[in-house]
Amino acid sequence: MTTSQNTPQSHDPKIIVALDYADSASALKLVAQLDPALCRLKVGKELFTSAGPQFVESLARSNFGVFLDLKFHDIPNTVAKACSAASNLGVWMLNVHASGGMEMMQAAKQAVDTSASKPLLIAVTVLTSMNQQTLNQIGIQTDIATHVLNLATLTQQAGLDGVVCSALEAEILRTKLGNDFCLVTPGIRPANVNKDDQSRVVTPADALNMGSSYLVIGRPITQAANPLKALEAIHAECVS
Ligand SMILES: O=C(O)c1cc(=O)[nH]c(=O)n1[C@@H]1O[C@H](COP(=O)(O)O)[C@@H](O)[C@H]1O
Repeated sequence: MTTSQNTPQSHDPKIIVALDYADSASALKLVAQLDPALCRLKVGKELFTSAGPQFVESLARSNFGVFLDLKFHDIPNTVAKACSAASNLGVWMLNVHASGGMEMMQAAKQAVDTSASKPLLIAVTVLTSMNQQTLNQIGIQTDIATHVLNLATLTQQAGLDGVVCSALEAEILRTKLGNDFCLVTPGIRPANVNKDDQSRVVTPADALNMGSSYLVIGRPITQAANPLKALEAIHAECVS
């Protein structure tokens, strides 16, 4: 096993498998079935809260790059400190909420850039579980695509590496924000697979064609009868 995941793996797999599990044992059982040549791993709020930072650190020392998805959103000083602590775990990528604003994102970026490992820092725009109605309910009347573009533009101006968005917005963001801006897209569903609680879904191949840099995929792989086969099938769809 290699020891550092602070820079992207040289082969740069596009699939990030969401380890949405209640404990480390369940997560590791899945990880043992996956191929690091085909994917990275994402640790989110559930697994981080139950398994803790030591688990993330050990995962980050394996052959898989780790995206620590804690979506920080707080006052700038608090987010900056959280980002420093997360960077020190040796993860490949971490995230904040773009709606925390310019000052918060700049503070986060400075914290990450002054860490030893300098992971990629991205910001969540509008969650893929949300639609126009859920946006309206929280007082935002702007149409979803415009709101995503506004938040992504702010994120780029703050100096971050990219955003989390739906692949449905990837095309416009790629056009407006250029090829170097990282677009990480959850809400990915192969054709004929259950949408679960996702609203804005796109197939893996379409997402890449629309400009996604990385695809976050959970249940279509983790709940499959054979997770490795599901991963290999999605990977094959992506490279064909
Ligand atoms: O930041 C994320 O990763 C994220 C942002 C978003 O807008 N939507 C979204 O689904 N996610 C995460 O992506 C994963 C999607 O999992 P599945 O719906 O099972 O594929 C989950 O871990 C979510 O927390």
